Amino acid sequence: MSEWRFVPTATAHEAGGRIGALPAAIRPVGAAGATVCGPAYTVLCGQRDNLALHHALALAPPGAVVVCQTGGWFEAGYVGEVMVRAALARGLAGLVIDGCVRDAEAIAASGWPVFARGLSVRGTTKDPSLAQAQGCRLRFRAAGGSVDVDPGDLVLGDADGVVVVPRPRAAEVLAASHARETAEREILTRLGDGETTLDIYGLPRLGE
Ligand SMILES: O=C([O-])CC(=O)C(=O)O
Ligand SMILES: [Mg+2]
Repeated sequence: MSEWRFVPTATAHEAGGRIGALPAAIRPVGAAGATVCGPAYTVLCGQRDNLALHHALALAPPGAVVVCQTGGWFEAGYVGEVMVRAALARGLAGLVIDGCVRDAEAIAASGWPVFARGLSVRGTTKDPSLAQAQGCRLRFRAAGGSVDVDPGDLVLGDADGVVVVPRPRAAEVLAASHARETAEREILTRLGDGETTLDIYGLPRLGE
């Protein structure tokens, strides 16, 4: 997994053929500059209910990124200081949630990477009768289509957002990401030498 650590989300997204971008509303909410990288552990919560997340924090293997959907009910504080402390104690790599979290200052101070739609003070229930699941496929509705997340898929998060790379494509996308990073460094050098992006990309000129 360490070979992915310095691959930006945008690079992996492009290198894979514009894949895996989760909704742009899911952004880092903790410490500035937080990144996450690891295999997905997926969980589906009931609406306004975080019982399944409590189970996930106990069940996910160390190093996993917990990826959570909330039945489409975004505005509740599904995770906060207590649960972040629990996740840290278990060695989990981070959280990506299609909903909100709370205890923002404590999350930032913890340094644990949390990617969420935002913040909400609203409390959650812990109701075992609600529909919920561990280790299931999650489908995120994103601009231009949907993104499926299966357990074990590679999750990358940084200041730009979150990208998920299907596990069967991980080696290929990693190689393409490294090639793209090398190419972009060359482009930056050429810009420093006075070329324009029109020159470098061979873009059509005005009037052409
Ligand atoms: O307890 C909860 O439901 C969420 C929370 O605020 C915490 O984890 O601290
Ligand atoms: Mg709390």
